[in-house]
Amino acid sequence: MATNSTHTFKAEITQLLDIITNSIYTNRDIFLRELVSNASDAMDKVRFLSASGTELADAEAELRIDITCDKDAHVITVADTGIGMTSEELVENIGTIAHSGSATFMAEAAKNGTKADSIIGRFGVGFYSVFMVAREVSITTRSGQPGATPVVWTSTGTGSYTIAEAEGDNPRGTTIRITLKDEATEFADPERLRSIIREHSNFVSFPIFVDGERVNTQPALWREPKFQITKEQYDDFYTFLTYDSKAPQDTLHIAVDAPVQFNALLFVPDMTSGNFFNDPEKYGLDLYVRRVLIARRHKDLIPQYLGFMRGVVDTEDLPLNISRETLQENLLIGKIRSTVTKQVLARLTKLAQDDADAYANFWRNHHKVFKLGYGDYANRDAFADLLRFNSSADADAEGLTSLADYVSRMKDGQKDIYFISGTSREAIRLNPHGEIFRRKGIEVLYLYEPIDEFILDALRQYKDHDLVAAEQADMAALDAFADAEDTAAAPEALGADDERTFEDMIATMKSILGERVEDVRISRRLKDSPACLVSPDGGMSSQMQKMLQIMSKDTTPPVKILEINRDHAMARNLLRIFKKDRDDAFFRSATEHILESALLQEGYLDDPHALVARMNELLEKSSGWYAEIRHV
Ligand SMILES: Nc1ncnc2c1ncn2[C@@H]1O[C@H](COP(=O)(O)OP(=O)(O)OP(=O)(O)O)[C@@H](O)[C@H]1O
Repeated sequence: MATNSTHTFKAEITQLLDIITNSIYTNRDIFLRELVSNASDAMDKVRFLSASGTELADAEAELRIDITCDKDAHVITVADTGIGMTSEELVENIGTIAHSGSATFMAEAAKNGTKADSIIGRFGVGFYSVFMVAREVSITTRSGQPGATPVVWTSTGTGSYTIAEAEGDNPRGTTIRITLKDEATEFADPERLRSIIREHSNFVSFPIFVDGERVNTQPALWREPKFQITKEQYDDFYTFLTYDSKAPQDTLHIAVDAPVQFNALLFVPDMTSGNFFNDPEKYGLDLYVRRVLIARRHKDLIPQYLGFMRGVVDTEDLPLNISRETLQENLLIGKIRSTVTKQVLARLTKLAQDDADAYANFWRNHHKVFKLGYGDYANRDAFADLLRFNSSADADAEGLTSLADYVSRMKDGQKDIYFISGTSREAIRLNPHGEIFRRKGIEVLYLYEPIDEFILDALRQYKDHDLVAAEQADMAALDAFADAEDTAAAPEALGADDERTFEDMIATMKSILGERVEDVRISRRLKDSPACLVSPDGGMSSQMQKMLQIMSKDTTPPVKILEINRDHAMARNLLRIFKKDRDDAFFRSATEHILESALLQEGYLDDPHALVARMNELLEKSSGWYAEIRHV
């Protein structure tokens, strides 16, 4: 690459710089955290490459960060002995915006407009955050590749930057020289810089010096004996790791010797602060081998459903020179992952037993991710015990019930655990399939999220109890329970003749509806509703069927069994009409209407025109009858 060249920033960087330079900040300190973390990453790369035998320039150089400040000139420098950059890498790394934080940051900033300054602290926008305080920045850097030419990058953060060959014999590494803006000269103060480092960068694993004085003192906390560590140290380390200003909800520090040796320090973030940013796709734990960072957010160390956990794993059992690509196939990683999984589940189980409120808080924070665990067959029992649902036994939609709670409240002789899906508690209460359970006083779990049915379908059983959709419950088994509700209002039973005619009426309804129904039959489950649809025996629940239909983009209504409530006033009136004239037009029209209403209720009615036309016609007639009765 030609030296002494001027380049313009890519459009998205100009946009990012605009946001950074034009916001008013409450927390400019974090620019130093970003520079120190880049320096530390650059030295991690050196440690990693030299461990794997790569030849590097200045192989003997001590890995350290040196910060100096010149109070009078308003200049700060941050120097590291890391991997450095070639001029191509400078353009590539500092000129483009490939890294994680900034893209998300910009999306959030665009959403939140002027509140950019409050999210800047949460994300960190890498190197560019230096322009919160800098009037001008120069990066003098020499790559670790033997024989690389040292280069200088300079910019005022407005539109362009220049790259030139550096003068003098620069050692490997990078020095960033910041000329402070007038309103940021307060940072040219060694005490201020020390206190920022203690707050944000105390756990960096390389020594940091400010004007020659060592500042960070924390060891690799996860390697220390538990009893020596205070809660404050744990919380500080968590903040260092996540940038979350709120303490974690739980901390798990483990030391394992078999089947694989590792230490892990793991945290459950408390997301209620709103400060915690979690990208569900970017989960994982940081992997160290003998205190050397091998990979950040390594996904193979933890299953996705525990992906809300943050933390580090450090093992002695892997070779330091393991390549990042072959990590995936490594058996030891698999063993660490299964041990970590078991330990986290055991910890959550203990939390649920010891402190229901704290567990409820965990559940509200992380249930969306946690529910993905239904495919973890090896830990199915622990997973099932940690699930929570809302239930008919809860006072409101906020209540949480475990499967064990449900079982403890089962009626004598009740074998199955029942559930109903719906978008809300109100919607579920209007579902006709719930009526018999209310009447019998049998508890039903309320499933509000589509994934819930997949979970229960995958589990099939809890202890010895089948998990059964309410609509597929065995009616004979339910009938065996006495009614809990007052049934005094039940209408008179039909006489033998009427019973027979009712059977005929049902058969006629079946012939009117033809192939749109599998069958029409008298319901044993309904009390308040006139009719409902039921899946034929062995079929899947209607919610599951609907989800599969959505996935396959199929909109044909399913062919189901239509159940009629023989005790409902509407059925009794239809019987009167049917007795008088089996071909009555109103009866035929009502039959159509009953099916369409039931389909509508289940969310299957694609074309409501016929239903609306029929309703209008009926209203026209009934308003006439009503007016006559009222003598108006
Ligand atoms: N001191 C340094 N030594 C060597 N390379 C550096 C240094 N500082 C920055 N870089 C390079 O520039 C890239 C961009 O840095 P920047 O801080 O903008 O983002 P990042 O560190 O990759 O991402 P994030 O801030 O999300 O961790 C780094 O990935 C690294 O390759």
